Amino acid sequence: MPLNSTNKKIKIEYEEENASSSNPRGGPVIPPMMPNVFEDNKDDVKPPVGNSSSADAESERVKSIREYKQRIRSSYQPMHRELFEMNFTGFLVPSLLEAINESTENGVRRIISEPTPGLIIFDMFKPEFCQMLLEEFGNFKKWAWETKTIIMRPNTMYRYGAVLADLGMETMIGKLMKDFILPMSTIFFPEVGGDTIDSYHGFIVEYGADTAHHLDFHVDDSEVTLNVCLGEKFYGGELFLRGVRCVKHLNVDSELKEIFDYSQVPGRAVLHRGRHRHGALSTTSGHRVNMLLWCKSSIFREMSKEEQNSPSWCGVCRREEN
Ligand SMILES: O=C(O)CCC(=O)C(=O)O
Ligand SMILES: [Fe+2]
Repeated sequence: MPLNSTNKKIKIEYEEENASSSNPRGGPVIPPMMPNVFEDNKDDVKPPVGNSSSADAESERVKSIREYKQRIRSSYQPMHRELFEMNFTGFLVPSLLEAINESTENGVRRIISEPTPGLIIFDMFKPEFCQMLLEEFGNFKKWAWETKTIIMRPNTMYRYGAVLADLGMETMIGKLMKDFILPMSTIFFPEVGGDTIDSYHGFIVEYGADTAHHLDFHVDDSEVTLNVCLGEKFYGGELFLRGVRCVKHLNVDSELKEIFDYSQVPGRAVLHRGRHRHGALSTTSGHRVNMLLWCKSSIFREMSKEEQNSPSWCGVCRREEN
């Protein structure tokens, strides 16, 4: 448990401006020896703003994103076409479907647990869905390898993963967000714009011996984050949480009651504020793959520009008020 991680300067994780062979029976879904198909680390490669070469680099980048998407659209053959349409009863566990259909706050509260304030946990995906998405990701990596395509990273901190919209899953994920995540974030996180979520960035991340082991301490570029473990078999990989902070207090140490480590379970989702500081401990063996949705509210962002000084949701501001 890296308590000392709270002493490190925290990173703010940004969406990459990407805008953008599996074996179903036995054996790992993601081939452990898959050659590297992910982008190189490109931290600090951005030229200074205002420099003429920065405009050139930007237009090169936009061009390569366009080509990347075009190449996927024209040549990627999905393995599970049924993943591209949201089939609620086929994908989601009955308890979640019932709670959302009931349309009451009590119904939703019955299926969640909140082991530490602001961490909402509930069962979400059926094992069949997790398996299909893992296989689709494996298939996508295989295609990238065969076509010599470099998979674009999902965010600035992490390169082992893929953006779900790039695979063609934006409609399915959009429906999931609107019908399931929005009702929940409306109940649990209205004070950070959880009730006005209007866009999302969805992606897959992968950890294991041949990829990354852990994810550094950070906050997300989101108002509310949904994080669902898809599998497979692994040890470690706990999500560590260290309190919610506004910009001013981002690096203020955690109190004991803000420290919580959550052991990830396939099919189970966690929902938390984007400003809830967190990271992932080392996946010490096996492979772990998670699906993330960074949910955003343009209204909340607009209003935050004239932000009141002490938002109620920041652990330090709340302490200072009392
Ligand atoms: O690996 C995890 O479970 C955490 C991922 C995460 O925090 C993120 O991608 O923002
Ligand atoms: Fe995160």
